[in-house]
Amino acid sequence: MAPRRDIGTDDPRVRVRPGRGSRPRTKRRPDYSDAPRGSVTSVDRGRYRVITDAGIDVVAVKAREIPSVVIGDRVALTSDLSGKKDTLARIVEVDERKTALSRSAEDGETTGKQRVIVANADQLLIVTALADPPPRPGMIDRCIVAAYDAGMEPILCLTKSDLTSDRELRRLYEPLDLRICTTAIEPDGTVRGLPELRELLAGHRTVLIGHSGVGKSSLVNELVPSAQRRIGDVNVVTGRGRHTSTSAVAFRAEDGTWIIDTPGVRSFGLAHVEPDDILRGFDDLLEVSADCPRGCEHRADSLDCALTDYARTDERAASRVDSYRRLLAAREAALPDYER
Ligand SMILES: Nc1nc2c(ncn2[C@@H]2O[C@H](COP(=O)(O)OP(=O)(O)OP(=O)(O)O)[C@@H](O)[C@H]2O)c(=O)[nH]1
Ligand SMILES: [Zn+2]
Repeated sequence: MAPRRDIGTDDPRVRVRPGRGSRPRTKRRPDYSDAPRGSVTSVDRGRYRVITDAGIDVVAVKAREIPSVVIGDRVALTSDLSGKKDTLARIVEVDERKTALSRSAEDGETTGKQRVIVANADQLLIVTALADPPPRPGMIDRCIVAAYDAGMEPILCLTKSDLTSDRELRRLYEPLDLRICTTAIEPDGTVRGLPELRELLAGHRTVLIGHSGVGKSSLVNELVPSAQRRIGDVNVVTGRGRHTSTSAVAFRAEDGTWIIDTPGVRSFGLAHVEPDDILRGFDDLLEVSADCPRGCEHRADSLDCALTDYARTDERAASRVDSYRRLLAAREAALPDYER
């Protein structure tokens, strides 16, 4: 793997949250370092589902002093860990997050603020249909940036290749340091490309992101048969996908593989991302930008920006620079990313 893929704690992309150690401790604060631990799989109105490391599915509430718990968080538990009906465990500590995928705050929340939606996932599977609905390269690019910003590895999953060829999109994204898989549901219901996709996800914690209708639920159901996501429902009143909530849910498949679905997530918080941070999503441009003047903001009107010359070399280069600059603009506007 390229050195860029190293997302250990030395990597600047990993935003290490202040750990418990940096907080003032009261003398009476118990030590939970030996308490049983688990991973949060869903969050619903103050109730958290947690799979303990012993493999028991428990429902938990969180202790008042804990500020926030999201899907994927590693937590320490006390109280009842039997997992029996009507029993409650108690989340008493949250481990430092290795990665944090966040979205922009929406109406009713503080504008411009970030909300972490998934913790500790290491991959972002960007699910895009090749047709019906047509792909949106701008959205794919924003997802790539969000992944790098979160400290996650992006993977592009191109669905519905039975409808049209994946050649064009592969041509656009293959030069990037990005893995791509293509899938199609065959007339007999089997999914072409599934073994390759499984291989990419095996042993990882992967967040799936994609517009309504791209075939995300169909994939989740294949990957985790017990998930039983409903397929193809569109809300007739709003004309939008059936998903109205923004709550994600994690499914655990074999051997430590986690699939985290994010229904209704429409935007990533990119407002805090700097021009050079965004370049991480664009290997080719990162290299070219070495020739830029110091502090270059890489805009179309930036003096002597090397990207401008590069864009003139060929069509693909032009579209890469274009995508990158579109991202710069998208980051500045406060509109939800997915609406563009
Ligand atoms: N032709 C074709 N259709 C597909 C493929 N995958 C999914 N579909 C169809 O596309 C529609 C949407 O699929 P879903 O799996 O519900 O898509 P989704 O992304 O989960 O959409 P929401 O459920 O609205 O979030 C359904 O009618 C599927 O049968 C594919 O590979 N080829
Ligand atoms: Zn520049």
